[in-house]
Amino acid sequence: MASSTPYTVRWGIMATGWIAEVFTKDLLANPAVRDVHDVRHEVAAAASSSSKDRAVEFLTKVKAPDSAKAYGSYHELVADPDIDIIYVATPHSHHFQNAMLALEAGKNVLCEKALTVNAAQARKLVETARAKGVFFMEAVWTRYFPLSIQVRDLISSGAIGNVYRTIADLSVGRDAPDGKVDFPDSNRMVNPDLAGGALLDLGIYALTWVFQTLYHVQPEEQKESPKVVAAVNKYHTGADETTSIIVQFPQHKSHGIALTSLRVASDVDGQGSSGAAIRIQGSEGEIQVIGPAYCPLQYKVIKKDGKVDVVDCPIPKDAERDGWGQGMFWEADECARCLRDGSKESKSLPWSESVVIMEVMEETLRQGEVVYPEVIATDVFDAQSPLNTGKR
Ligand SMILES: NC(=O)C1=CN([C@@H]2O[C@H](COP(=O)(O)OP(=O)(O)OC[C@H]3O[C@@H](n4cnc5c(N)ncnc54)[C@H](OP(=O)(O)O)[C@@H]3O)[C@@H](O)[C@H]2O)C=CC1
Ligand SMILES: O=C1OC[C@@H](O)[C@H](O)[C@H]1O
Repeated sequence: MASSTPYTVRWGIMATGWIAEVFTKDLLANPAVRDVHDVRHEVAAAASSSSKDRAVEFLTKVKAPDSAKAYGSYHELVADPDIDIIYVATPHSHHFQNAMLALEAGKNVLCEKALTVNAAQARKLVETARAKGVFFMEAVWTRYFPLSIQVRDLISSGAIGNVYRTIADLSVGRDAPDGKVDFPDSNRMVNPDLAGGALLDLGIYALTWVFQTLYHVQPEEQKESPKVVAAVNKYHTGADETTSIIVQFPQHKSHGIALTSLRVASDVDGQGSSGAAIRIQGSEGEIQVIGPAYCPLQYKVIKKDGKVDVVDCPIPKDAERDGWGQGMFWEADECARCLRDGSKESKSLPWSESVVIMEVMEETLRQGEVVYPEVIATDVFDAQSPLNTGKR
């Protein structure tokens, strides 16, 4: 008989930036508001590589319980025995070293996207998680949206026939009059030292739609590694600013077109006038996904005979906690259920799929001649790397 006591997960938050704050607030939102009753989350600690004070400030800002501990280093966080899982919320440049630090300490890990800077690093993380017998997952939050699950189920049930093509775009129009883009060169969006560029930050979502509609739904024995053709425009910093990828699955006769840019926008006026940025095209119809690729709120199923079903999937907000709730809680719930059930990886985004996606991104960057510095591209773990100690 199922227990009525929700399974509780104690989280340790690594880093105190923008997404760490959003995610932690989602952890603290009441699960009942999203009709979740089997799992719940506690914020046990947060760590800042800058200072303990910053971690204290962070915990205050997110209204964490008084019991939550503040650490001035990532090393202290991963050594805390009262933490079940570490959420890595540093820039992508740091993910490999930071996630390894936690895995090596025997911790379960949820690591922000893009998982790593290259495929070798992703494979090393997976090998380490396997060897340590811990849970590990890439935090592509969109995968765990009820909307994504419904779309995958529709495809698997044949609702639009054979899916032959998916076109997915996530671009932000930050073109500036001086010929640059509207991010300082030091910003993680364009700074190669922080693995900047459109692809690893935004293109990963376009690829997520390509993969969850063309690859994830393939039966296991038919999983096919894709061919990749890419066009990349480089920014003056060396990071990619506009990247277009054709991902081909020859045996399945399907193509994925993944687009990303810092120059033009998927949604030109921010009002949805540009139409669906994601189109999943099958022999019997198509599914259009509306809203930014990372946070879609509606989809349409359009059949060949003209019948259209529109499905809204709003994100529940916790009115008692300042209206918090961005949709990141669903990935946290997935982690909790995996930990409860003893699963080391999520079925929604298995290790092997994260690795194949990293292989596609690595190949794209290779074709575009984008090269990141060795300190962030190495697949050799170093607990004392500046990426782990915060010595910048
Ligand atoms: N899922 C989603 O929707 C989103 C995901 N992301 C992902 O989250 C990650 C972090 O992005 P975001 O929160 O926007 O980034 P921020 O710059 O806002 O925060 C990053 C944090 O990482 C820590 N850090 C450690 N070393 C450095 C360094 N050398 N430079 C800068 N920060 C450092 C800092 O925390 P401290 O000093 O406390 O250690 C910093 O606050 C990225 O990988 C990004 O792709 C980002 C936005 C949305
Ligand atoms: O993951 C993300 O989603 C939202 C974007 O604005 C952000 O740049 C990116 O990191």
